[in-house]
Amino acid sequence: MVSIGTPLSPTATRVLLCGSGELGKEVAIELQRFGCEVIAVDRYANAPAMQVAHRSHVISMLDGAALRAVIEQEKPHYIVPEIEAIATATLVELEAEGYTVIPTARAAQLTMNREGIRRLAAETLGLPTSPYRFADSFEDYAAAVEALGFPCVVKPIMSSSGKGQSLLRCADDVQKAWDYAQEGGRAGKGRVIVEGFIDFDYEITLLTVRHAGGTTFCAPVGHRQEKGDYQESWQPQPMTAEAIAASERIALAVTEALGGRGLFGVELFIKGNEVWFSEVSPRPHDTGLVTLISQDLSEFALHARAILGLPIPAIRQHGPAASAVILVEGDSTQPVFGNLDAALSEPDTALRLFGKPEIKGQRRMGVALALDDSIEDARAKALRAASAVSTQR
Ligand SMILES: Nc1ncnc2c1ncn2[C@@H]1O[C@H](COP(=O)(O)OP(=O)(O)OP(=O)(O)O)[C@@H](O)[C@H]1O
Ligand SMILES: NCC(=O)N[C@@H]1O[C@H](COP(=O)([O-])[O-])[C@@H](O)[C@H]1O
Ligand SMILES: [Mg+2]
Repeated sequence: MVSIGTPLSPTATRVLLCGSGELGKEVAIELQRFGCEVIAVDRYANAPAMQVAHRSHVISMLDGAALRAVIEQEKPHYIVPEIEAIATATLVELEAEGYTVIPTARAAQLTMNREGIRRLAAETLGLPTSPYRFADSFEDYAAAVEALGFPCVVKPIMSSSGKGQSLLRCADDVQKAWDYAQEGGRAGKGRVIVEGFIDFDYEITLLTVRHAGGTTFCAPVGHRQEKGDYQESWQPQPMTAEAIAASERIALAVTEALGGRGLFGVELFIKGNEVWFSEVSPRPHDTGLVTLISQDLSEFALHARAILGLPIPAIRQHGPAASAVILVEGDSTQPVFGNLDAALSEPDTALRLFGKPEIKGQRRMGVALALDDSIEDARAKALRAASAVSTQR
């Protein structure tokens, strides 16, 4: 029997988000709708989820002592990682002391480091992945590139949204890809993964939710990435019955191995009926923002239900849907988004502006969403809405 108390009272169900970006903001809203007490944590003030939480803390989440201090002060019933830059060893300790980490502290730890999840998937579970090697020095890296051949992809073992990632096409790319990987890693210089390039037909995120009643898959989300960062996503991605069955088998194996309750974004590459595992987020996925318009229960609502132990008897998909990101380039602490009336002038469109307090360089500041009669039309409509938004920096 699941029960939820009164926020800001001794009976409150307290949920602490480690990371407060756009994905956490939607999770916070879903938890608020159930009357949970939401505490948002991130490395900077006024992060998106902080703006819709009961209270917030600004700390370096990579600092284990600082993270422990906040958690011991707040005593959350659920600790919900939202980003990959967290002192996950501290989460493992806190879990052993009786705290609940979503989905599990081990899942957060294994997926924070590309080596952990890649070795689990390829070596322990025997799932198909790109060929790969790890390297700590330029010499080992150059040898890895030599062994895997061109084209190949290099990534810092700790990074996300394509930061520090390069596609190497020829020997001329080797040095600059190394230099970029050394700059782009979240926890500074160090180890990289070199992956053989998979020449896929398309890639998907299979949103998979482990909840009190079992495991449920959403319709596959197709997406387009540029330099490792998502630009557009759509649902449902058309797939053969064989490819969808293979995708669900892989997603089931990975999410069972990680355990716990929550929503996972399983990233897969597909060519014909062949499927490769790429990586997995043990939390809502950026490409899954499309579910804000494409499903009755978005990936964020599903995460909230799974966390709280509530049932998910069905997920209703509303037909062809798409999302397109609003990326802004510049330097500002007070950007203004204009032309919004035009952006929302077509039927079956929606917009999220994340409210991020600063732009330095390029940053994802919002997303446009659309429904239409076909994937092509939905994508075109979402792109029209996103590009209609003007920004004054
Ligand atoms: N081995 C590969 N072969 C072909 N394409 C790849 C390979 N690795 C990565 N990519 C491309 O780069 C994209 C980003 O890679 P990946 O998901 O590993 O990066 P990331 O930094 O973890 O991104 P995010 O945090 O947004 O998931 C993939 O979605 C895919 O389009
Ligand atoms: N691919 C991972 C991803 O999309 N993560 C999302 O982006 C935020 C960081 O944004 P920022 O870099 O603009 O602060 C994270 O907090 C999370 O919501
Ligand atoms: Mg990815």
